[in-house]
Amino acid sequence: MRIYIEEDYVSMSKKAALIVASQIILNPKSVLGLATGSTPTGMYQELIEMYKSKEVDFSETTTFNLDEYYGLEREHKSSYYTYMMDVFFKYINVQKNQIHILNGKAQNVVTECLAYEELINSVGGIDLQILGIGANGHIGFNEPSKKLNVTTHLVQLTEKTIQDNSRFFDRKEDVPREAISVGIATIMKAKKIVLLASGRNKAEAIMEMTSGYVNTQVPASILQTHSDVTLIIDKEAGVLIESV
Ligand SMILES: O=P(O)(O)OC[C@H]1O[C@](O)(CO)[C@@H](O)[C@@H]1O
Repeated sequence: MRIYIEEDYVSMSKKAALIVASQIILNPKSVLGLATGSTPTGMYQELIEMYKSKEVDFSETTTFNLDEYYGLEREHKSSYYTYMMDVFFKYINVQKNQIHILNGKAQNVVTECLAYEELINSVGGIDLQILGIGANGHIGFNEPSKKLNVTTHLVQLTEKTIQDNSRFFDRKEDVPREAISVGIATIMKAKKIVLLASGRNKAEAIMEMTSGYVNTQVPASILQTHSDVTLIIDKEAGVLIESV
């Protein structure tokens, strides 16, 4: 695992954007796995600037988002569909039919999950997976659990995640209790993984996921067994680990 500890959120975002842009420049048909949440927003802004200055072209790129709240329609202001459109997709030239986001209103969740897995496989899997991390060590919406070796599935959100994500909703009661998430097994099949973390509230999770031990109670710790993972974190998120 490569670990970059950056001065601040801005330099973390710039470094991540450079990695994504390089991936697309080297292979314009790349398949990206994308994350939501507050952490990758700066990276998306950097990529938008690179697109505007014609440094990168997304016209042949395919994207798969990690997760979506279960029960939220796409148009809901706090859905991850809305986030991706508002924060990134509406500013770049990715083709609409190349964007894939799980449907939080799917009638049959099992069918939705299987179809998503099949779609990912049909394009040859994820070339570059971007991840954030929850304060409890979750990746995507894969919460601490006894069993992590799962593909795309329905997740019961923990109280901690509901509390943390309530800042994106008018009231805590409005946060869905379930989500659909690409599973850890699917994430682990990505050829490259870049995980971003910013802020002191992620420091414990970062320390535990780099401890040398895999612990299903810290889902991100399994990334230590992947052959191509890059961690880009700011100083506050890295405060509990040695710089490498
Ligand atoms: O970047 P944030 O907002 O701290 O969120 C961290 C993580 O939480 C999620 O948004 C899900 O709760 C993940 O997709 C993300 O990686």
